[in-house]
Amino acid sequence: MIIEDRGLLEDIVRELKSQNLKIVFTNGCFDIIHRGHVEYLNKAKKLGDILIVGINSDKSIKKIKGDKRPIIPLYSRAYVLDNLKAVDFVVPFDEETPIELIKIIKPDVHVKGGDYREEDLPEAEIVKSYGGEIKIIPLIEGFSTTKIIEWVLEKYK
Ligand SMILES: Nc1ncnc2c1ncn2[C@@H]1O[C@H](COP(=O)(O)OP(=O)(O)OP(=O)(O)O)[C@@H](O)[C@H]1O
Ligand SMILES: O=P(O)(O)O[C@@H]1O[C@H]([C@H](O)CO)[C@@H](O)[C@H](O)[C@@H]1O
Repeated sequence: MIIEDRGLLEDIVRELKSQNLKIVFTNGCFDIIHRGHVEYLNKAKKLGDILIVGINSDKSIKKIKGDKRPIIPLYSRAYVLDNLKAVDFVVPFDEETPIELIKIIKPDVHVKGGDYREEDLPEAEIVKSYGGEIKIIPLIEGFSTTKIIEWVLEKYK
């Protein structure tokens, strides 16, 4: 399910917590979704009962990855994520970081891939402030959206 309304997100999170379900949260741009993303999300889901994925809006990606990105518009990126077996909820966000989403969700576990260290995460402080856990999942080497773009440019130049 793609949740665009923050009030609905609050209601769903309240219901999930009332059922004592362990919530795992991650976030990303997920532009040109690849095997590394899918393996990463499968591993993230195994850390709890529910996996909520924050996905950067097109506006947000332009702020953090530059004007040429994303390649794939938000709704298509969110649709693919939402149809992965590991993913329960997808939440678009316009901000530059997932901090505001984490304030609402207060996930039991916040997950990022091995291209980050905990100390790199501006959201680490808010996660730890309520006793949440941060997990870094090792990268599946060789897969990134940037690499895919480079492969295509090389083949079609
Ligand atoms: N190969 C991979 N293995 C495991 N996790 C990954 C991999 N690639 C990305 N991730 C994780 O997936 C999430 C989304 O990352 P993102 O969309 O930036 O992927 P990316 O392929 O690194 O993109 P880009 O090349 O544009 O940086 C992040 O938490 C990131 O750590
Ligand atoms: O797909 P990316 O580039 O891994 O996703 C970014 O992750 C950032 C990370 O959580 C450190 O804060 C986040 O701030 C940014 O908004 C993207 O989601």
